[in-house]
Amino acid sequence: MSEFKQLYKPLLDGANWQQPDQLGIEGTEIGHWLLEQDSLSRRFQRHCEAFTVSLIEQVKISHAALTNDERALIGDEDCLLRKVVLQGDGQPWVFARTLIPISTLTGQERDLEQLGEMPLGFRVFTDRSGRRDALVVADVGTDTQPLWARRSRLWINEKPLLVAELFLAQAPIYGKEKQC
Ligand SMILES: C=C(O[C@@H]1C=C(C(=O)O)C=C[C@H]1O)C(=O)O
Repeated sequence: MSEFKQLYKPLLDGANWQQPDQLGIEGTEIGHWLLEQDSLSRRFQRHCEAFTVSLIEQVKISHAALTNDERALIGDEDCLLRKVVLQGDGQPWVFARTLIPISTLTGQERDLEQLGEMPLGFRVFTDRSGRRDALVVADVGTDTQPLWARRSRLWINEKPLLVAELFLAQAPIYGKEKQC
């Protein structure tokens, strides 16, 4: 799994995030996936027999490592950095990198540190307070391989976290399967 980190982290780090309406994806199949406001994990679950999360890395990082953009969205704070690969029937579908400010890991949300291979989306979107905003998307594809990424802020009990997701080549968003 460490190859995912090496291969895909640079794509997320270098992504040119844009407002969805700047990319003309609204109303397209890709847009239908990238603009999903509810849990992506739940949606993926409907597209496979076995939906799994592999935890690649979870470490605390200093606020000094955040970009200005990230600071503006979740505050200038030390964070828990969680990296996972979401898989459908054993195929890698999404590489995700989540920043959880330490002040979000308080009260009931202390358990976010112990999620392990439980999908973050299940935890956030089963809470009545769970919601998503600040969604931006990036086209990180090449001439031969379309690849899309998105970044959004999640809120739980009015506490933020920031999720960046890279949709890998085998993800159902690229139209190899019927949508639902
Ligand atoms: C944010 C969601 O959770 C998914 C699960 C993640 C995890 O377990 O770390 C990370 C990103 C998401 O793609 C979601 O389901 O919408």
